[in-house]
Amino acid sequence: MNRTFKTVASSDISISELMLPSNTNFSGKIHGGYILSLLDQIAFACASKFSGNYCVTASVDTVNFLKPIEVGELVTMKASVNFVGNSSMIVGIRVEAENIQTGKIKHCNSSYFTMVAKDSEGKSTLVPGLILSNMNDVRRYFNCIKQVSLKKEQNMHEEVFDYTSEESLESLKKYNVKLEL
Ligand SMILES: CC(=O)SCCNC(=O)CCNC(=O)[C@H](O)C(C)(C)COP(=O)(O)OP(=O)(O)OC[C@H]1O[C@@H](n2cnc3c(N)ncnc32)[C@H](O)[C@@H]1OP(=O)(O)O
Repeated sequence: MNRTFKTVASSDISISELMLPSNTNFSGKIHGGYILSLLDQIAFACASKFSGNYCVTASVDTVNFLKPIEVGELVTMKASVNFVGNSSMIVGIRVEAENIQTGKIKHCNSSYFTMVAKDSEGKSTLVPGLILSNMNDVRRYFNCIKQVSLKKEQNMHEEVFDYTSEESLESLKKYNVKLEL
């Protein structure tokens, strides 16, 4: 079967939204949960655009809240597919907030979502291959390879790790916990 390939740039998508007082938390900053909901929407749009299929969120791999977002700031989210497997894609999203009076822009969030493409019967389906057109695309792809293998290692570790062993329990002494078993 001939596999199609598409550029990273063909997956590019961006959304901008003015932050309203209705989305604030108790301290008057924009609620993290609201940002997460926008991130999920743009990850969905980016993955669907690239794959040409309906997509679901398989995992939210990293969400780094770097700076708080204020009411009245214009938030822009830029997403692109950084990595493809067979049916999965890792979408990287950069979030910036602009003070529209001063034009000052701050980087507020970087996130990575794993999305899976589905066919009309709801089965995971093959996505196009990725054309890496510049060294930035290559860097991001390598970072994702590392991220995927670390996740696999972590899952394997969870499967084989004996948390009940004397050695494991002893090792907890160096943490800020007290065992009262
Ligand atoms: C847009 C939205 O918000 S959708 C709502 C929220 N999301 C959902 O409801 C999704 C619910 N979950 C599911 O439908 C399923 O568990 C799926 C699609 C995520 C995975 O289904 P599975 O039957 O396990 O599929 P399968 O084993 O074939 O894996 C499919 C791909 O997903 C990847 N995958 C599965 N689970 C994960 C995970 N937790 N993290 C990262 N990748 C994953 C697999 O590695 C595989 O990748 P590949 O095809 O590129 O090799």
